[in-house]
Amino acid sequence: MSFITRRDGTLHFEQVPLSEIAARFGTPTYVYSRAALTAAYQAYAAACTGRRARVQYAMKANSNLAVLQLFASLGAGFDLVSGGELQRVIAAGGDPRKCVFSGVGKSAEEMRLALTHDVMCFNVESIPELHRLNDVAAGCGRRARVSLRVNPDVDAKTHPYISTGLKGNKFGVAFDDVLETYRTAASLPHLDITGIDCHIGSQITEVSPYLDAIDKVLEVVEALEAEGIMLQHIDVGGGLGITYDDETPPDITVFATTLLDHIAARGHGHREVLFEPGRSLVGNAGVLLTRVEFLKPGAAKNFCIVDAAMNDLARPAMYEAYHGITPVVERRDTPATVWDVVGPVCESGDWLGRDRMLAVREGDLLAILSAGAYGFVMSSNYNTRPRAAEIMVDGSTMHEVRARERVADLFAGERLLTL
Ligand SMILES: Cc1ncc(COP(=O)(O)O)c(C=O)c1O
Ligand SMILES: N[C@@H](CCCC[NH3+])C(=O)O
Repeated sequence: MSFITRRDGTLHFEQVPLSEIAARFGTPTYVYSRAALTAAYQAYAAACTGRRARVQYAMKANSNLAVLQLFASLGAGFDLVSGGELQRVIAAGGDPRKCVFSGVGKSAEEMRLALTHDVMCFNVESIPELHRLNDVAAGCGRRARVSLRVNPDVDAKTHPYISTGLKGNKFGVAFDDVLETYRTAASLPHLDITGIDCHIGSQITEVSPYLDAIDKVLEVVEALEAEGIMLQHIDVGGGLGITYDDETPPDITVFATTLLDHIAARGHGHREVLFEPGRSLVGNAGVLLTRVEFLKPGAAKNFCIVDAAMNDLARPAMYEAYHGITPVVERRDTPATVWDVVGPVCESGDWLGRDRMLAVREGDLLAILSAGAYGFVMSSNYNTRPRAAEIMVDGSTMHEVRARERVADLFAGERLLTL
């Protein structure tokens, strides 16, 4: 992570000391590096160069408008899962015609919005969804381009909560029903079949589950072709993992090249391949900056209570996820001790790191690492806590890409009764 360096004991993001960001914008604050975001995108782009392949950034991972604007300027399309996400793409200057619309529960209103903006494709996940989309397209006097999301029943070998390609998951059309579902799609007058899609899970650190899933998808493509249903694109989904702790996921370019080579070797190199990465584009490009409120040593546990909490970063509470935690300014005047780093929220599940060896004192700043993906976007206002600010560092410049919420914003839409 060359964009994060320690100079004279202080952690820097590109050229900016994190302590300066805290002094100017307060804490808790998410900080992203433009250079790191760009490098991750370019790593995918390098594999796609000279091939029929493109990147649809899965914007659920981090949908800040400036992040979307940056990826759009680099040429990305987007993978959306709501009408709200489409409106974000438009607000950020992205092109809806480069978007695929995923998700198991698209409303008629969301479909209408996406059709009006001519999204590239709907990734459809069930027969009732095909019928609804056909009806909505008819009502708008349009045709909808569709791809079916196949559930290939492949074990992605990741956390059960973020595995999506197994029989028991709600996602995709069951493998055994896929051909019949394509036949239904082909019979509906306002749909055009353009592709096939699969997404087997998230934080995947091996290539083999992808190759297994692709083999099953290509089996479907070939069977459809034999019936005269031709597909132009294969969407291999997202899910590539990052290093939070000691994971060793494949390098992005190697990963994407391996998948493209595999598809070409199976005789499908003429089809366009779509990648839908989220975490691997943004996860290691961001940190959550927080300040120590109190140290509370005890007989059973030592608690380091910080001003960020589970409402700011839900991943540890939700998945027992590990995030590295490091002091922003190194201390030599305090011995390192083992601490549980916890937030102020009234839940025992409100922890950010357990059993961390830290030399820390009240008032110190800590950086919670690898927080660029599924960080701010999953934050909430639980305990009436305003959501954090977001800062994009670009060289030696700090851009406030989202101002910290104010408490008054949180209840602005609420109304008192007339008693
Ligand atoms: C359909 C789809 N595509 C892409 C992604 C992005 O996944 P990741 O952030 O793991 O790359 C997700 C989220 O898991 C998803 O549901
Ligand atoms: N939110 C999850 C990943 C889910 C991906 C979306 N399907 C995480 O924080 O790791």
